[in-house]
Amino acid sequence: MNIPMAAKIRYSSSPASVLTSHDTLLGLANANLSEFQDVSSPQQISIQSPTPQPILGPLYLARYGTIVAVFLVPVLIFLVSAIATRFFRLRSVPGPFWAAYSRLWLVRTLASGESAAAFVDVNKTYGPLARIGPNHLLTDDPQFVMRILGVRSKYARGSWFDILKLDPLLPNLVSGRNKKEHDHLRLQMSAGYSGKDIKDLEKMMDERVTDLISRLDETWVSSPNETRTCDIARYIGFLNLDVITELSFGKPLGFVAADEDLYGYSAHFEKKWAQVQHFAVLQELNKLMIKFLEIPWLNSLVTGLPRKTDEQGIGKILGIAKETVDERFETGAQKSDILGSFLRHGLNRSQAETEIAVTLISGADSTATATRAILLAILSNPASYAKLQKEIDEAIAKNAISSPVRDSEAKQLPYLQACITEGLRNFPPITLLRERVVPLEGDFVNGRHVPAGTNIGINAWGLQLNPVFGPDPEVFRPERWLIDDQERLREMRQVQELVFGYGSTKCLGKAISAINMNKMFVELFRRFDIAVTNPLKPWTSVCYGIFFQKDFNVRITRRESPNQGFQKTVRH
Ligand code: HEM
Repeated sequence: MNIPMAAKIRYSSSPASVLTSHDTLLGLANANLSEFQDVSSPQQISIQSPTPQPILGPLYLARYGTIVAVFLVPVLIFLVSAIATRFFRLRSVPGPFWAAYSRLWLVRTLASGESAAAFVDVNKTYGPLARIGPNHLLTDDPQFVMRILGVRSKYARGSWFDILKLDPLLPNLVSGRNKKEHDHLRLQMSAGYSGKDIKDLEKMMDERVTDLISRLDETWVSSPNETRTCDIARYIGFLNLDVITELSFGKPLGFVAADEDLYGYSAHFEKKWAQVQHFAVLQELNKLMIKFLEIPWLNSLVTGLPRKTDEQGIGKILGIAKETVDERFETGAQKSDILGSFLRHGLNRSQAETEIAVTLISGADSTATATRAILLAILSNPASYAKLQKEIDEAIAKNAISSPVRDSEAKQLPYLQACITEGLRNFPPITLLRERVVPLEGDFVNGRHVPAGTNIGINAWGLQLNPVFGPDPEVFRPERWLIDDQERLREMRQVQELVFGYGSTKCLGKAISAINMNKMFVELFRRFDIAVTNPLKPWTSVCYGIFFQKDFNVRITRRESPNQGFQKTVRH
């Protein structure tokens, strides 16, 4: 029978009654279609009910009862007990109200793009140990963080780290949760990262920094009568991508030379990471995805993962990593770069492919963010800017630095070192929670019992606002590092170093990032004057645990003094 879409449905046994949706659905489900009949108006259909049976009401009720009993009651019991267990589990730890009941607070905070600042507020409001989820705590207590991350700690990386897998089925150094396997891998990779195994590390960095300075000099220098607005965030990003790809793949991918976000890599990374960060909280989704990937006939259901065959984005980089490793295996070429070191220390083919791609992800953005944040802090503090430029000029006048500057020479510039140390403290570039899990026996933190299995997140920004830094930790003030009190300096350094982690998972790329920043700042300030074009909004900086920064628009002019004249000579 053809039923017009706009037909009104009436229940004939009670023509006047208006049906609830439940009644309608159950009525339709139980009605015999032959009992439908056309009524006088074609727009109206009357549903002839079976002869009313008094028994039907109780039967329907019984059905409702069954549905409620079978489905809803267990679901309700599960929800109430899950919420109650979760709430009571960590009830002694204060935190935002809704965070005690659901992870949505955490998801919303991560999605805000301002999670680092939000976490600072949480520990400021609720104390050094605060609750940010039913089973998630957050700490900004340096002593506790060192205890968690210490070499002999029984705390382990939590399932938070699964989001750092590039290949969901293969753990890598930054994601690995098996301590023994991680320590072994770390041992195999340390020499490559430390730079010991890379013969021409500094020469390579000099070439990359010189490329960038040339690009700025040729394209972005303003004259007294005009302004060429340069988004320096973009170039700092390109420089770091070139440095890390040259270190890992043996040659730079050429972001600076192309003056373009090659393969849409950075844009793709930002878009993907904004989504992926949520899997660190909604871990069930991550586990489900991994299960799907493990079952061959289900893995095509998982879409959107980067693939080595992609022509764009992270997938393209994975493809280049694979080609690079294939070439080394096929030609037997022994190169003095990070990949060469990894292979000499026993990494197999698939490990090598993953790890060199991981180097790019862990090394490029972190150093780029640090460089941008330090640069902005210097540009915003005229007194610091003047002191730094004077220190560099005097070193040039004394012939104490080469062109480009050597790392060892830059380390002799105390104000530069103070600016870098203070800038990293003032704006730690990695604010991912990096949750560790409380061991089986549980723990006592500041007199509170914390049960086994609790996730403890690290508040990277909060740590660097510790009173050890004095009464003005929010302020960029390099002078705080230029004091004579050695004991105080030691205490401050210990906390500042947490920017790079601690213990058995401490950053392996710290030395590489230091060389890079030392060269970049000296080479920039010796030859250019730089000013932000919009002091009211100097940049856009979005935080998803790592930072995505752009529109750091500056006006660059050449300095007049002959000391700073641009030279391409590399003197070693
Ligand atoms: C200013 C720049 C950098 C900062 C602030 C930084 C920060 C960090 C932090 C906080 C961790 C600890 C992660 C954890 O808790 O498990 C880490 C680990 C790591 N970083 Fe960095 N990083 C920087 C630059 C680099 C560079 C340039 C590279 C590579 C060339 C690199 C490679 C690594 C690796 C491989 C690990 C893992 C170590 C392990 O799990 O044993 N980082 N980094």
